[in-house]
Amino acid sequence: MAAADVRFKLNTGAEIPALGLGTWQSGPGEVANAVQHAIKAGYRHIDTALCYGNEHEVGQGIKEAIDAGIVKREDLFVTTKLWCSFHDRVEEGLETSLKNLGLDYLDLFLMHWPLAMNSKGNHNIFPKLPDGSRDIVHSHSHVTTWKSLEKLVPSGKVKAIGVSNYSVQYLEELLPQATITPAANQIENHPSLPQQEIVDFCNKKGIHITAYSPLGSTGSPLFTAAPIVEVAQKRGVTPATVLLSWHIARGSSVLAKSVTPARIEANRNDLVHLDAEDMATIKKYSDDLTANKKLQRFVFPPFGVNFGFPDKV
Ligand SMILES: NC(=O)C1=CN([C@@H]2O[C@H](COP(=O)(O)OP(=O)(O)OC[C@H]3O[C@@H](n4cnc5c(N)ncnc54)[C@H](OP(=O)(O)O)[C@@H]3O)[C@@H](O)[C@H]2O)C=CC1
Ligand SMILES: O=C[C@H](O)[C@@H](O)[C@@H](O)[C@H](O)C(=O)O
Repeated sequence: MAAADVRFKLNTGAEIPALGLGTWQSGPGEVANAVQHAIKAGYRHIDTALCYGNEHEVGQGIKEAIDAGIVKREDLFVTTKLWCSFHDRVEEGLETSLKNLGLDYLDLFLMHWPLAMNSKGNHNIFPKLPDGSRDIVHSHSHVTTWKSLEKLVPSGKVKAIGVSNYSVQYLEELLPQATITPAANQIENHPSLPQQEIVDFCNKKGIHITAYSPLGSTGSPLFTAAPIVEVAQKRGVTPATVLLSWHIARGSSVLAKSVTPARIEANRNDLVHLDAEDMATIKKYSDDLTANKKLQRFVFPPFGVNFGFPDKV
């Protein structure tokens, strides 16, 4: 099977395609085309979020692909995320996303970050306090939000629920109180931030890992990391191929964002199976960064909250 066609099983029994199209910072006027192009190129997994402000256009891209007869809705795996200012109105968050996307169900609905922002604050998405800091409701527990997410499942409007940006510490708080084990934990993950402890913990608990920012996010800074270049040269592939394929070898799905048609195609078509020697080269790079405290986390919004990430404490 081609690496691009690999699927992983979730704890619900459903399958998640190994490669998904990311859409964070995919702007208006470009993301519908990106989504449609990706589906035409064989992608079956699309990732978005309410706070990206582009669900409407993502939905348009999906609709165009379905109307053109390229896929049926049931062939696609669509993920979106509950934003922080919706933790005390979870059903409204879901209904808003479904309406934006023009869909009647999601394959996966994630809690975007395990903290609540003020739903009655001075902005619907990014409420702030007078001092400019984020308006966070520290008294609201992420476990309460999870309980509300669990209540959505019987409606059939969410085929699976999961979390994002969860550390081991947060999962240890959540799991004893959860009736439904999260199907997935979407985390920043790449050789410069391997997060082995959370990957191992989730594997043990049957929680699938989806990796975000696999290229190092905006501008793909990880393309120049020496061991990645070394493996790419040895294999005669691009650094993007190495960075994306690494996750599939680890049993994770991976999200690559692009609005550039040639890159969208390349990211899917060039995926390869990395062998043990390639994985060992990359592991040594990750281990050295860990030992020297040089791990790189590219996505760390100014919430001012301790998420229990070992590289941030
Ligand atoms: N749950 C969460 O909190 C988060 C989730 N995510 C999800 O993960 C997705 C991926 O992460 P993201 O942070 O966007 O970053 P990525 O690591 O996917 O990198 C995206 C950048 O790489 C460029 N790029 C993509 N493919 C290639 C290529 N083949 N050659 C050269 N450049 C390339 C893109 O440019 P261009 O588009 O111009 O082609 C863009 O600048 C997000 O879009 C989002 O869906 C991301 C962050 C946080
Ligand atoms: O999914 C991507 C990221 O988590 C993104 O949603 C956040 O970084 C957000 O822009 C924020 O500023 O809090």
